[in-house]
Amino acid sequence: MNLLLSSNQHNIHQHITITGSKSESNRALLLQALYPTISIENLSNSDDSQVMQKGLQVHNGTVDIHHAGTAMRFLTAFFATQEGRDVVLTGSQRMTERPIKILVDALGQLGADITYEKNEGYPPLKIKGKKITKHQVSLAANVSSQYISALLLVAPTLENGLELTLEGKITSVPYIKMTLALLEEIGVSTSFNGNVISVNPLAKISEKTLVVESDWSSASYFYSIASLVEVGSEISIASYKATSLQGDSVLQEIYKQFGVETSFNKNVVKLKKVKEIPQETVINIDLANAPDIAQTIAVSCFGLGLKCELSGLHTLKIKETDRLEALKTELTKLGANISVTNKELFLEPSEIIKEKIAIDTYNDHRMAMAFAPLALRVPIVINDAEVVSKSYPDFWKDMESLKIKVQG
Ligand SMILES: O=C(O)C1=C[C@@H](OP(=O)(O)O)[C@@H](O)[C@H](O)C1
Ligand SMILES: C=C(OP(=O)(O)O)C(=O)O
Repeated sequence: MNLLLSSNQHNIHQHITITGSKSESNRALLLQALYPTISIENLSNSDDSQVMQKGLQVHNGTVDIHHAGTAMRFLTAFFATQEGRDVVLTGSQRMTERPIKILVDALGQLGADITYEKNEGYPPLKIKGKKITKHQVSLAANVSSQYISALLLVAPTLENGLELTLEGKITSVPYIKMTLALLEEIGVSTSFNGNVISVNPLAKISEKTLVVESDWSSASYFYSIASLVEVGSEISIASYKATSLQGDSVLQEIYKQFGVETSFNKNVVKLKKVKEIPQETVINIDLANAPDIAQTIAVSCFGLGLKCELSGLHTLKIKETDRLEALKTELTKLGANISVTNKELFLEPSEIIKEKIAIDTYNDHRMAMAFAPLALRVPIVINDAEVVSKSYPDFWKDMESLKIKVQG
């Protein structure tokens, strides 16, 4: 499905309710499988949470998690520590190219039985669940925090808990803290000092409701829209918490540089465009702690004609697609002067945006959603627009409610 987006709106006043965070949801689902007295509210309706839910129910056979990185990594640790279960865990073609050796080796150090079905270091994995009694493990922390979160989530069910020693510069740190915060919320005792994380065992918990906050990464597209419309425009989004577990809530700070101010009224966040940004503004941000909003920010800068220097992007090459190359290719099609390294992106200020360019999305929901706000500047085509369902199935419906014309 290719969509043509266009808009003659410059002043927007609209309210949107965004689905639950897929990161929080997939952690909550795994914890619920381990501690069935947990109930979950505001669960994400994303594909990634659906495949997680289905996967957790399998005892023997093949589990296909499609494009869901968190499901792949979290379920690897889950099945490896579930005695009696025997599964092959696989995913989309892209998932078989996303590395998992660091996690498999760490679980191997603990005594798990995991083998590679095809290429060493990559899914699919054959996993025979075992009782794990060892409790100390070291692993590299500079490639993906999901390996660490995966181990932490199963840690309280291990007889002796877990002590993780993290090697190298820790990346995507807020996601590790989110995992620890959710463990604490259900009563697990944890500590994170320097490069060592400890989790104590916990046999069972009493009834507990986990209320998932709506997704801040999804909110980024509305920040981008708010930055591109007239001063005075307002978009309100629900349902958020003033103290978020999600690192992408840093959007509140970041978008001040784009003239967008954030305020809270209970669980509703109001994004208001309060001022125009001078053309000489340079946006310079290290996104090592918030990699999922890199595409949004790069496109906002392009739409506003601002110079942009983004760093800390070393994880982008192993996500749904090589996001650095994808951004370079697609922004260049629109007329941008952009260069990338393995961990940085540099965009020169540009005065024009080419019209009716068809943006390829590379099976990456964030490519589709990050480019959509440009419809406020020029008509734009988003190819394979259904990809958004990985995290935000209602995205196009919500774009229409902002009076952006969406034509199939
Ligand atoms: O733990 C999580 O829920 C996530 C961690 C991040 O991945 P990396 O740690 O691989 O950067 C992020 O990009 C992903 O969308 C979700
Ligand atoms: C990187 C992402 O997801 P995952 O790694 O869980 O596939 C994402 O949603 O941007």
